Amino acid sequence: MSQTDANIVLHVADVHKNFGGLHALSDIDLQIEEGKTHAIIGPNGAGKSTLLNVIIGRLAPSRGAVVFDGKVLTGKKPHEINQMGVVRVFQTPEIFPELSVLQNVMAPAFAKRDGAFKANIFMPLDAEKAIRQEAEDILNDVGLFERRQSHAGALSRGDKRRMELAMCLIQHPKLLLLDEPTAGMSRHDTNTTIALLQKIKASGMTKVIIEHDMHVVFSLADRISVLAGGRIIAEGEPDAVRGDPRVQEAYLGGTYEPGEAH
Ligand SMILES: Nc1ncnc2c1ncn2[C@@H]1O[C@H](COP(=O)(O)OP(=O)(O)OP(=O)(O)O)[C@@H](O)[C@H]1O
Repeated sequence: MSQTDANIVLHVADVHKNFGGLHALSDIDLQIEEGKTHAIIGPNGAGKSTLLNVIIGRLAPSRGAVVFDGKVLTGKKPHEINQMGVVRVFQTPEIFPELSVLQNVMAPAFAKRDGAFKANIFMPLDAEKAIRQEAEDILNDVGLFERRQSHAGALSRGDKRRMELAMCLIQHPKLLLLDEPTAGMSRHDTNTTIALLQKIKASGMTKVIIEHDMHVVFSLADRISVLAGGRIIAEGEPDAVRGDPRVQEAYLGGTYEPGEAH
């Protein structure tokens, strides 16, 4: 079947981003297909975070546009983009440390329902059986059900990241953006997270993942775009990208094998 506009969820169209004289992104054209996991890799300073920030509306592109689900995102505010179904898992978890794990996971569902966080949203939590049930189900999926009454601030780094993923999943994203979801994790926690993301992948959710760990990338990605110097230098299926000499060149002048974990 040929790829048509109908199954392109996100189109980053001719995007440029300059910081003063620095061209952080140039000529970026990226199409993300529905239901796929698309990885964006590249060496430090390649422009990966800048690209993610342009997609979620934290940065305005200097030129070009981002189109999601047929609608132009450029010019919209981050919370408007979030409400449209674009949900980002941050590199540093943004959580409420004093609240329980369960309350943290329920909070985004209230925010989505009510349009914004409210000062008193935690008062009627017990009454909100449906949201509570869903939060518990998701906590079960991410392996945190037993810790649901713990203070979020007391969780290990790996558990905080899992909780934050749960906070994203309860929003039913149409597009989930993951910024180094296994950064700082032990190999064991990394493998648990890979298994969890593979389970989400099986559900058909579209995902964009920025990741340095090639073990994670090659375990999850259907397609890979390689950024270097603010440009996409290669794009394709994992095996093709792995063997592309331009990609090997981009990583430390060819001495780094993109295919190894690091
Ligand atoms: N707000 C900013 N102001 C000025 N320059 C910036 C800003 N944000 C990023 N840059 C520069 O833009 C370039 C791309 O940075 P970016 O953080 O997007 O790269 P990255 O691929 O995410 O890197 P890393 O893997 O190290 O996180 C870098 O040269 C960086 O110094």
